[in-house]
Amino acid sequence: MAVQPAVYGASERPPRGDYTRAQDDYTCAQDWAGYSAQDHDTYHRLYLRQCEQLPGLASEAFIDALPHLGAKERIPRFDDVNERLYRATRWQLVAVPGLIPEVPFFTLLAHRKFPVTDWIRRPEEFEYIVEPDVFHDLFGHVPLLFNPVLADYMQRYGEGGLKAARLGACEMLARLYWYTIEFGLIREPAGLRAYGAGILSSHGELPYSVQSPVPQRLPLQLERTMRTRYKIDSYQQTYFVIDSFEQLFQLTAQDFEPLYARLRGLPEYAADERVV
Ligand SMILES: C[C@H](O)[C@H](O)[C@H]1CNc2nc(N)[nH]c(=O)c2N1
Ligand SMILES: N[C@@H](Cc1ccccc1)C(=O)O
Ligand SMILES: [Fe+2]
Repeated sequence: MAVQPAVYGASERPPRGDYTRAQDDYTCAQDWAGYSAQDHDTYHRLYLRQCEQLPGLASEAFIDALPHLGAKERIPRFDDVNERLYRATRWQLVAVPGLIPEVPFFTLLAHRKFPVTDWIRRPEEFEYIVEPDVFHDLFGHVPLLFNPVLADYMQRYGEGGLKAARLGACEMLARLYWYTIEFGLIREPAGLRAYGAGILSSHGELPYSVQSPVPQRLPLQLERTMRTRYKIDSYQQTYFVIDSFEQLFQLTAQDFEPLYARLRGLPEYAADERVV
């Protein structure tokens, strides 16, 4: 198969990972001693390869915060990252065995706890992994948790998720997450850049999302985003662009309940449907 982006999402397969290790809130201890030399080497090689292509493609806030992850030669201890992260934005990383159900996921975010999958892909999955692993979760998501505005947005998203779960609107809200936190682009003074974790942890999708003439890039618009389906197993055909993290925060501050009610009656857009 061709090089694929780091992807995650609902899948028919049972998630990988040992869920017997998890507590009721789905968190577990990071099994740091359980990583092999090969696991650390996989992380190191992914990290170096991705670092090389960040200038000109990754958002400034991401590049600035990346060193906070610590050593690149090995998978960091989450507690070590937490010393810096908690001081910066009062967020904490917690280990999870893999994808977790929506309500526990939202609950952790609402408490400023970010679930990080603790296992790493096998060497033969270097290019392609169908669910989040520790490289995607740490490298892709954690640097921007050091940004105060994005950090607050993530907590609001968690709270909004719990509300969406009560209203049966998780699918609409999950699309917002997908097209911002996972696959978002930002217009910076120097040009278009990526801030979405699924892009930033993907060797192929990072240059594709920013530079390829193929996908369409639309200004972020809540209704359009929530009505647009997404594909988890190919590069995106539609990206949504923000002007700043403040804009994203303000745009999503409104009560979504009336929005969900209105959108329920409207048709969806296919992932590759073009605006004409
Ligand atoms: C709700 C959200 O959009 C998505 O479906 C959730 C579900 N569970 C998850 N669980 C983990 N560990 N990581 C994730 O990113 C998600 N995403
Ligand atoms: N404003 C949203 C909550 C939310 C905030 C930020 C991001 C996503 C969702 C609501 O009322 O449901
Ligand atoms: Fe992710």
